[in-house]
Amino acid sequence: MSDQPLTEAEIELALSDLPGWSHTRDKLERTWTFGGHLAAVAAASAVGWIQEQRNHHADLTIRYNKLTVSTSTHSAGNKVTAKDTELAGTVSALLD
Ligand SMILES: C[C@H](O)[C@H](O)[C@H]1CNC2=NC(N)=NC(=O)C2=N1
Repeated sequence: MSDQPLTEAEIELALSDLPGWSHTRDKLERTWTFGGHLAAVAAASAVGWIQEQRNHHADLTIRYNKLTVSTSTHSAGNKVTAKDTELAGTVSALLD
């Protein structure tokens, strides 16, 4: 998969297929809210397995019952690439 940064138009197009995700500060980001803390921790663990398979690792932040997934591509100068839009779609399919 390409490590080239996506253009703003390409990111907007990708976001139309990624409900709940936003593009802020050169990252794709989405927060999920769960029934409790352990559900958020379990979700983060599942996302971790997906990330290891891809060798592409979003930042995962847990705040009690919320999990925020925030992804950019370091090797593209911390910009959004197809690796991020693909990861976002896969994480959404898992957690929604
Ligand atoms: C060497 C290895 O391919 C890189 O460090 C991988 C690992 N995980 C990564 N994760 C993210 N989010 N961006 C990267 O550029 C990246 N690169």
